[in-house]
Amino acid sequence: MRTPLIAGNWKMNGSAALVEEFGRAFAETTLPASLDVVILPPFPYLDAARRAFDGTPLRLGAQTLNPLHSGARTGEVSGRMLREFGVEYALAGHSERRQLYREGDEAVLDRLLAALNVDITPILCVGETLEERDAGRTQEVVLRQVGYAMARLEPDQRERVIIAYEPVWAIGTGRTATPQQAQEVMAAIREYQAGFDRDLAAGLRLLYGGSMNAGNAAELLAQPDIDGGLVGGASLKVDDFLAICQSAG
Ligand SMILES: O=C(CO)COP(=O)(O)O
Repeated sequence: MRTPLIAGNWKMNGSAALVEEFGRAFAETTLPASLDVVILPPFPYLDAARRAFDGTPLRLGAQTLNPLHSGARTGEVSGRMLREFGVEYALAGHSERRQLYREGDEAVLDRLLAALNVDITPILCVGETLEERDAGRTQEVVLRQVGYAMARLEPDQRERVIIAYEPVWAIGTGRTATPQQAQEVMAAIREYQAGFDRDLAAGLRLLYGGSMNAGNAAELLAQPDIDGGLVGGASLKVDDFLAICQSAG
């Protein structure tokens, strides 16, 4: 009932050549019939990616966006601009933005709303640090991040949000959460949402992120509450990313 989604977050990596390589590879591959695949390249590659991915199953996503439509915000990019380049998904609250750019829950909510306002599907990223996990605070932290945003959206907006659980200690470390650890948190997120709206919770798409790769994807994606992946490092290698997509079928 929930369509699986694999999203490749290139972060500040990739090149024009990699965009072309992905376009060629996905034009020639048959993916599982019911699967959404999204690439989130750095902004300068969006236009080339739109052209290279035309006719392939690849959809476009943005790694962040500014809450405003336009204005004096040097260095920033708005949702309206992203929409013009065919962007259909955008991350909000990635832990690198929360930590390095000090985006707190309120800033994350602003970005969720900005995406929704221009018909971009937001992917709300949540996750605990190692310190928080060791202190037994994983669910408290994750559910606070989820709840802060979801509680402030209208019901029809909530239905359009995708949530990615990315334990901070698993990002770029090669240390993946075990399928059981990931499943436990995903189930808690779904149960929390079910406390407000059972139908919404049943349809809510939950992605796992954190050192997902071609070797561990199948087992993670087999968990009942994991509907897809938000892939960093392994989304920069076309063969690995294709293998992850194949295991989501
Ligand atoms: O942060 C991530 C995706 O948004 C995960 O990154 P890695 O897959 O490199 O751990």
